[in-house]
Amino acid sequence: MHLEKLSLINYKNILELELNFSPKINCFIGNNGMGKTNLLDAVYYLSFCKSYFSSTDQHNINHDAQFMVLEGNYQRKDLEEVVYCGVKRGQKKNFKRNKKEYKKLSEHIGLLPIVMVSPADGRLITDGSEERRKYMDSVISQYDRKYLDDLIRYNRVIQQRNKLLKDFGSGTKYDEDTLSIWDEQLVHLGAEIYKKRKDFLHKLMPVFQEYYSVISQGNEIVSLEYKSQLHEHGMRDLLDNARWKDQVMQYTTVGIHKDDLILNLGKFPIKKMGSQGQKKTYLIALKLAQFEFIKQIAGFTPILLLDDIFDKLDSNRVEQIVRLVSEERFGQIFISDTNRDHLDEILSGSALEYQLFAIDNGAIINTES
Ligand SMILES: Nc1ncnc2c1ncn2[C@@H]1O[C@H](COP(=O)(O)OP(=O)(O)OP(=O)(O)O)[C@@H](O)[C@H]1O
Repeated sequence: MHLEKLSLINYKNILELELNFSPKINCFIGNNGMGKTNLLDAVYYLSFCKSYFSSTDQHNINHDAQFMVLEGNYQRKDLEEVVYCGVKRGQKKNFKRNKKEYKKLSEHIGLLPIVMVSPADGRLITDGSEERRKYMDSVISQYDRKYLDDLIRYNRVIQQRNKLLKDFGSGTKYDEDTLSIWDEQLVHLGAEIYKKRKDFLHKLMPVFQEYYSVISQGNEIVSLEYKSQLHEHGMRDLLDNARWKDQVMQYTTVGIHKDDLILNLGKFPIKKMGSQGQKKTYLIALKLAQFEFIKQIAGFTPILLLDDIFDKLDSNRVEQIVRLVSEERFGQIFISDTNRDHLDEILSGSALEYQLFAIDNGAIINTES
């Protein structure tokens, strides 16, 4: 699968732009703040119906404009797909596939699989467990539509159950029957989500370790462990045992919304023990493993977005990554860097077709192929 053409109007600092891409390597080069990441983000947007960085469209529309438009022409399984998104300030987005508007945006997720590697991924290591749950959810949702539907329903039930618990706390009569109705749904949805997260991580782990070992040249051992209350007890037991606690706390204290991932370097959390380069390597290996995983399930290659990935890495690691991404197994790649040398290394290391775009203040000032 690849993106042939991208048209943007008023997307962040990009006022108007139409670009034709190589099915292989596309490089964006330019100084800081010129719009390289915004371009990659626009490509991400067309796959996920939202920016990688901000889910509030008001932040994505150019500050001086009243609307934005993104359109992508793709080749997917030998068919052309045209994906369009238009957003007016203060209004709901209009998202279409081949001129037909989606009823639910979740129907689009997974059509155009994509993997983004960005400096912002650091929050997976530094931030709270919600980031890591979002990570699992966004990957699994790309290949399992039912997972996303179940997750949306689960979160809705949790909200309703929490409201009920809050109402009990503020004097509403305790109502066992309504609580049991919500619990019944959580038992079913929670078990489904747990099973799929567990399966995903089980399969991802060896590929991730292999990538880390290739990039670091076998010097360090990393692991990725799924942490869930459901390892020990089923969802029903968890809810039954926590009934009293939930009433006191006035929210649901157990379930898959408490899951986490333990990210280790050797025996210790990478958050505490990893250097900046090791953390970066960890995240790149994780994303490349995710790429392999989605590719296998989809049966075709996702798009790979590499935003400024070489910063903080030593030359050996850069060399390994350059070698990896130059291999045929990766399909269409979009890569951004301020440093032309990195891109030249990638381009000279492979015979793959490429397009290079020099970007300045949201506009393309030069192209090369
Ligand atoms: N809604 C918006 N309207 C106008 N400009 C915006 C908007 N959102 C972000 N920008 C601008 O986009 C620019 C950032 O672009 P981007 O992050 O793509 O830069 P970059 O080329 O990747 O830089 P770096 O090399 O530093 O990562 C900033 O100047 C920011 O002010």
